[in-house]
Amino acid sequence: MNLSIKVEIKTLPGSEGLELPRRMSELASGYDLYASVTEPMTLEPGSRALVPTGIALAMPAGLEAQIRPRSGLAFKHGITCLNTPGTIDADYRGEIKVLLINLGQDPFVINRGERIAQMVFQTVPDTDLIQVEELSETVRGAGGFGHTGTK
Ligand SMILES: O=c1ccn([C@H]2C[C@H](O)[C@@H](COP(=O)(O)OP(=O)(O)OP(=O)(O)O)O2)c(=O)[nH]1
Ligand SMILES: [Mg+2]
Repeated sequence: MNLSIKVEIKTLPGSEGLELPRRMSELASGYDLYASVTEPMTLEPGSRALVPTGIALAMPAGLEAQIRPRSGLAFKHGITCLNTPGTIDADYRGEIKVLLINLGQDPFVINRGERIAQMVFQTVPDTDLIQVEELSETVRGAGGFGHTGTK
């Protein structure tokens, strides 16, 4: 598969000297996002913060970007995205920000230029909600929430 979609990116004031988001290996799904903080930011255990990335995007209709945690930060420090996956709408032109939360036991310092999360592009189909009186039947029906058991 060789599908390439152009996404416009703009760097914002305050992001001088930071790298553009990039994929760290040839086939990586996510573009790592860099913290565009001016001063180191300390996240105390249990606290959350909106971290600027210094970038804004314009992607074509039918695309969204998801902001996802980095597993290394989650595993080593308990740092994750509170609203994971964060949704970046195709019509959003503001700065992309990352809502981090510290679920670890120690304060975590976010330094300028640190890779704090990753951004994955996804297609979003064009859909219409059609209101009906009855839904089509399925074997599952309304069963859910563990309905099929654990084994
Ligand atoms: O992790 C995130 C999530 C969202 N956004 C930006 C882009 C997105 O398009 C916009 C709105 O996000 P969302 O729809 O999740 O938030 P909301 O609470 O529904 O706000 P709104 O009423 O503005 O849609 O905020 C981010 O920068 N980072
Ligand atoms: Mg919304």
